[in-house]
Amino acid sequence: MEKYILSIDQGTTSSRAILFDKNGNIKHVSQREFKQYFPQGGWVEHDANEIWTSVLAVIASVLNENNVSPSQIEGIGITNQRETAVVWDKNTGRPIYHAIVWQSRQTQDICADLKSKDLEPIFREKTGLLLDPYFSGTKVKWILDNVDGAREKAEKGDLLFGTIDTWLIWKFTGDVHVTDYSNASRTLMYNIHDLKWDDELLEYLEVPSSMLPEVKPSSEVYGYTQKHHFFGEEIAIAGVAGDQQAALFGQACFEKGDVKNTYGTGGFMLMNTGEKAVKSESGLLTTLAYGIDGKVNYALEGSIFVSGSAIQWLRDGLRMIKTAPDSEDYANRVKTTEGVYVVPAFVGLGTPYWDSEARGAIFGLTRGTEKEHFIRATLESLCYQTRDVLEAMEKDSGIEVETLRVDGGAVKNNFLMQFQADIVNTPVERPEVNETTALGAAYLAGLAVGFWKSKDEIQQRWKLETEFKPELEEEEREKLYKGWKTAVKATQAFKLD
Ligand SMILES: Nc1ncnc2c1ncn2[C@@H]1O[C@H](COP(=O)(O)OP(=O)(O)O)[C@@H](O)[C@H]1O
Ligand SMILES: O=P(O)(O)OC[C@H](O)CO
Repeated sequence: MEKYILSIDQGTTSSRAILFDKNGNIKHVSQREFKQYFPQGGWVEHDANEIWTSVLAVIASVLNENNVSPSQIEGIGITNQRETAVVWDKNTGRPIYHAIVWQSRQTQDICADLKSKDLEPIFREKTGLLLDPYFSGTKVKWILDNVDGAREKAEKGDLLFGTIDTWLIWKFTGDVHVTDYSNASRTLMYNIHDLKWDDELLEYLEVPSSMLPEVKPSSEVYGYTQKHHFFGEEIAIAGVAGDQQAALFGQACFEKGDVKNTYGTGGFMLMNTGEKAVKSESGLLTTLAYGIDGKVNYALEGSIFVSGSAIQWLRDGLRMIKTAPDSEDYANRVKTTEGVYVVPAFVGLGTPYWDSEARGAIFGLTRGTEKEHFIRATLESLCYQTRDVLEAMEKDSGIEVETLRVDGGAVKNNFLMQFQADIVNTPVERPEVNETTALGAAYLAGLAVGFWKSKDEIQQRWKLETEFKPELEEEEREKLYKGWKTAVKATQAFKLD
């Protein structure tokens, strides 16, 4: 019977279960969307129990619909939306509040307070991150400050914190409370140089250390699924990485200077910087890429909060398109946006602006503006944001990016990929396996259980599907980009009290 690695990709809008065979090919996929909660402007929350049941449901359907028996699974890899914080009672197993999602802005005041005490440089130095609501630490503090009795319980040692990987492992195993380096490095509480939870930062955030999971390498056996959750089988959970780091691994970006760019709900560019943590002067994050074979690799990261979700907004919010892929056809119906720019700063701006108060804006409308221009401008905004990040990346690393390996849901859009190549003047490479996030987690798990032998073997499997070559003249490219910069500046200038 054929053997597989099961990869669980728990993303911001959906959970996926994917079975990979020995050749690293996708054999079967099951996906389920779950509810997004927006309790107030700029807040985004999930129900952690619904996330858990969505994961169980996709596993059940990927096995049942394809007649795969659990005994054919050699190991499980988990990759997850990062930073999203869950706090649960370890005695009842119940979350005490919704999971606060990475995009959520509800800890803006906590960040402002910490900044006013001049603490940002210490957080930046130790964690490689910034004092932005994006990261988990202030979300945990918010839950402890705002849920009745939570702080008392936390101090008694009754509450546990986890990012989604930790929550899922705890649910699968019943008692294992762990995370991996890549996820820990997104919490604002983990010292990425000492590889330890940092007591000083925990004090500033008022988070008891008893809540924190044990931090482990990204590729090893963390525990086994309880039989009743897994159709009678105890299966090794053997690989964990935050989704962006998993995509870096799945794209076989193992060498210093290798870069990948993902277009999912958000957009994330990561450059592997090897065993060295590189500091950024341009608003990039320094983060842990993965830990394997007794070593850790670091990465520089540019984070864009709204990427593919801008297309979801066209679909669900504005009802301009029926499906996300329809956006390509509309964009191709016009030659340019005729000066229209959409800045999708719905939850503020990440790299390189880090402006948590900015909100979305549209510029350049005329009586002649049509839906097609609007849709095209929204797609183009994903590419302009990527150029902002790429410029910062090249500056801080001192490395010129020669090709951009891409992945994520939106890369199927050929218009988007061609415009991306044009606006960054760099070839864009789309691989055969687009599910590189899930593939990365599968590789990490497969290496731990001997399903695959080495990173070299993985490197050889990476295959190009399409290369998009830059075609735009320099003058036109720079004119378009200049318009974008002007639009961002105007967006940042607009702030309501
Ligand atoms: N053909 C397309 N063109 C543009 N955007 C797309 C297309 N297909 C999917 N998307 C966008 O990609 C995102 C889904 O990507 P995915 O990698 O599955 O996200 P996540 O892992 O964050 O849930 C959605 O926001 C969707 O709007
Ligand atoms: O759900 P995605 O794929 O957009 O990823 C979310 C990121 O991990 C947030 O940092």
